[in-house]
Amino acid sequence: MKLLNVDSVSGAKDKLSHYFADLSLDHEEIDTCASLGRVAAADIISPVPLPEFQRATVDGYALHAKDTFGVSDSLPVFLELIGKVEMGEVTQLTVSSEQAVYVPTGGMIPKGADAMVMLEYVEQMDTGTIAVHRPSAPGENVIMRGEDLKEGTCIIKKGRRIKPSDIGALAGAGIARIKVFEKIRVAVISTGDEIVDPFGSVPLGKIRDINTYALANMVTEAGGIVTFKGVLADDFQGLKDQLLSLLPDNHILIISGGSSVGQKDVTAQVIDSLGPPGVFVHGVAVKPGKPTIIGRAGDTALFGLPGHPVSAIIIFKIFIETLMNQMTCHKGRENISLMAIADANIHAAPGKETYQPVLIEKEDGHNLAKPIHGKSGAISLMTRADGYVRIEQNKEGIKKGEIVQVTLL
Ligand SMILES: Nc1nc2c(c(=O)[nH]1)N[C@H]1C(S)=C(S)[C@@H](COP(=O)(O)OP(=O)(O)OC[C@H]3O[C@@H](n4cnc5c(N)ncnc54)[C@H](O)[C@@H]3O)O[C@H]1N2
Ligand code: MOO
Repeated sequence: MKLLNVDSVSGAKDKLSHYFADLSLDHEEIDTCASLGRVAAADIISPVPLPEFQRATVDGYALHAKDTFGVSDSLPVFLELIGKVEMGEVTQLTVSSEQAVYVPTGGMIPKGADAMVMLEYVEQMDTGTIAVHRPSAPGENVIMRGEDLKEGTCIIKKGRRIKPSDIGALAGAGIARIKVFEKIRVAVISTGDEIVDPFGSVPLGKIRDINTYALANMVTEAGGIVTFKGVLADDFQGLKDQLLSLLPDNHILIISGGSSVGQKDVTAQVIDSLGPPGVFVHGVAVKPGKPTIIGRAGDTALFGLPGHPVSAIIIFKIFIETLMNQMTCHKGRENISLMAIADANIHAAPGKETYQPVLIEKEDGHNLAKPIHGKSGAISLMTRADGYVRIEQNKEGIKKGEIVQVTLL
């Protein structure tokens, strides 16, 4: 019977990787400057060493470290000052033993020198002589050519979502364009005779559309592009026609509502009517979100999410974001979690993997996870939540005081 034989979350995730293993994305080359949030489609190799020449990391004097061994305030070494390095200029100077050259922070280390001593530890005796009061070790206060990054080594790994600091590193290596995965194209549809445009006047009995707006923005946040947003009635043919027109141009179609087994719940039948393999998950042992549907038609993944907004949002996180990460070889590091102390008992739904929204509060330097209770139709649950706690299927629940892992939303 429908919805009685449900998959576990891990079983459904296994099916997800199996059924969508061959879904691939095209690559495109874009300007590095416009790559924030995109996912690298191949390892990016640095064509140059970083830094490209040996540089000082302090203001001071380049010298031979061994000339300073054993020196102190009472027993300084006197070195011949043979010149200075200008910022951004190549130096032709060569430092021999018992000589020194002034170098500003970031300046080029002249040939022969193997260390920098900070100017605080140096006394200028006259224009051609300095006294050094501190010993320095070879390599001290110097960054070697290629120490940051060797030429030909990987600067950004395939599957990494590009962050601002990555764009800085790519600029530092002179890489103007990079290969990224094309954006995942996603259509978001809400179904239900009662669902209406949220921003107009709403007759009693109708419901303002929440899911389209929440889910479309989750797609954007996960790095996808929303190609279509719309509300459809609970009508088999209308939904089928719409999905057929969206199939060719989308990687993922999300349909919220109508996922259960009521008389008007047509999502599963419509997905099955689009072509093989059709629906391969209908029902997951998860709370919230039990009536979840996952299917495939041609090269498009289809998700039927429960209409209750909290369920739709949690199921997006569990399955759709997982697929989007799988398609871009991305490890999903955005799912940052933190450890917290449960501030109250958290009940688990028997036989289901439970996702409990929580609020994080700091107390005496500890993170407290405060469960936010409410029905899965209550969107305000999510507007108060900082994250959620996952309770495994066979665990009875969480006791107040237990350490829990909170996935941040
Ligand atoms: N006999 C059973 N009935 C139900 C079961 C079950 O296992 N057996 N599961 C329940 C659970 S759990 C959920 S969750 C819901 C999911 O049902 P549907 O996916 O068919 O969703 P709808 O009935 O269309 O809507 C549920 C609820 O959410 C509101 N909704 C729908 N779309 C939106 C939207 N875009 N924005 C705001 N609100 C939306 C809708 O008006 C309903 O109130 O099934 C249970 N039933
Ligand atoms: O799965 Mo329903 O989402 O529990 O309300």
